[in-house]
Amino acid sequence: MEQVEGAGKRKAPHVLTVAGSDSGAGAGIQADLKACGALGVYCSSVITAVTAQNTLGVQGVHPVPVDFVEDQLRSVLSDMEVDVVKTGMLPSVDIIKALCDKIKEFHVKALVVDPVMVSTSGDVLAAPAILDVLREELLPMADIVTPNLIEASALLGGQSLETVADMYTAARSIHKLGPRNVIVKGGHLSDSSDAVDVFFDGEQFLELHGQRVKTRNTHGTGCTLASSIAAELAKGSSMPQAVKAAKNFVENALRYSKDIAIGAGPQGPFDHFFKLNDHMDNTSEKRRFDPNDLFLYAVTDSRMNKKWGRSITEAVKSVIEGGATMVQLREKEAETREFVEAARACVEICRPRGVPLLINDRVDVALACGADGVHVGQSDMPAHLARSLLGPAKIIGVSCKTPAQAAAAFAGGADYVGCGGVFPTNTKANNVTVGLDGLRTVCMASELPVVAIGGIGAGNASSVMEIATPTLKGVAVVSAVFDQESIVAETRKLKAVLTSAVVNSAV
Ligand SMILES: Cc1ncc(COP(=O)(O)OP(=O)(O)O)c(N)n1
Ligand SMILES: Cc1ncsc1CCOP(=O)(O)O
Ligand SMILES: [Mg+2]
Repeated sequence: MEQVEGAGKRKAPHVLTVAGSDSGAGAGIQADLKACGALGVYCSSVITAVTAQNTLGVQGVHPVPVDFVEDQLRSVLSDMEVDVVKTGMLPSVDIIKALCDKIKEFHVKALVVDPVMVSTSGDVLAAPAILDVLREELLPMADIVTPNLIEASALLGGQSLETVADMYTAARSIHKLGPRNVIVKGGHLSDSSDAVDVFFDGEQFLELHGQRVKTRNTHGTGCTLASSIAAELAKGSSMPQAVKAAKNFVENALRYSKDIAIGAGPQGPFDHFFKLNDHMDNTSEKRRFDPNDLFLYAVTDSRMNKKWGRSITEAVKSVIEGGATMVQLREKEAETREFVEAARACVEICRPRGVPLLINDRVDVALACGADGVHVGQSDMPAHLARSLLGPAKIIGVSCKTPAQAAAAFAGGADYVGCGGVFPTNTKANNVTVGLDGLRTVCMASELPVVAIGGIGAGNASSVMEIATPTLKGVAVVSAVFDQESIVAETRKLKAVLTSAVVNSAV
């Protein structure tokens, strides 16, 4: 934010949205307000029409009289130092003309035009009669126009657009109408897993690829993309930066909201405040970490998976089928991108099965894939920093060999301690063993629940559990479950040993 006159005053980046109200709040003005809010930008609103709509479609449209649209525009633009104007539903020629006049009268840094014509439900929101004035008056003033394939086709007189090559042609043709930049959105293109948009600045094309999120909750994506571009421009981004950030924001919001259930119709809204809500989950009634989940904690190893010819997802599925209560991805050799993709796939496996998934060492990967937390060692990121990056809801485990380390983990906001190597292991090089005595010492001193690790399997798990201090909650294992022909069978065997050890120490 820029400093403005007077000590301590800052100018807030400001987007004005000129669009229709969606009573269901998935699209239109409501989507724009939410997107800008989520991106840290102030958003004022001029309402051009009031619509009655929900997840089934549009039940009614009530345009606001042009004089009153003008009044709203004047009120905001004359007083509030708008940086960027973003337009959505503009239901009449007169409203478009009034808007053009006001933009000429009051200076703004940029104009983002989302040429809304038909809702995602297929309902008409602006008559074809607006096309001429849109093309001739508004688009030449625009810094960017953001049509989807249907809108691009309408702007080009009904030209059919079916391929990415067509999108290039359309972007070039629309650019000739006068906007400085064009992004043709390929959302309607096909069922491919890639969501491709084509950006053109008059000289260069940019293909923007994203992952198509499979969800019914896509109502308002067009409005959100355009208002997010406006928000990023208001914050000072360049156009390509703004477009990329906006696409990223929409994709993340869709991914976060894909299972939200609102309304009975075919198209639901999504949650623009996913970042905020991710943190709010932490403070909700739900318990975020159950120490009993440490009971049979399976830690993956890519070399073992390679040796046995399995993918990480197959290994994770099998270990959960065998009864693992928590999973950690410990992929020391994976490249970041490969790790994030594998971790996302594992989140999809673990979450519906109610098994927490943690990432070894990599706080960034945990954030990127939406894992339940991280496990860090004494030479990894300190717990307090991991906590400040991950927020209160995520699970953080810390490796500790001594009571002092366990006390520091507690002070740093960790949730559990991983203590070991208890026994010698081939899985981790140069790991000093603490033995059962060292484990007992840490367990006695620790304020946090403890999981034992290192050289543990069905043959010696009882001796570990027999320590029987209240803080010892289970064992973490790698080779005992993953360096095995049958992950399911070996996990079941270990679980049976652990269960009877607990039962025996209780009697
Ligand atoms: C449950 C659990 N405990 C300890 C470790 C070891 O973590 P760290 O000390 O960071 O060593 P690396 O696993 O990173 O080699 C663990 N991964 N899990
Ligand atoms: C990651 C780690 N940290 C301490 S020992 C160890 C390896 C445990 O592997 P295994 O269960 O195969 O002995
Ligand atoms: Mg580590």
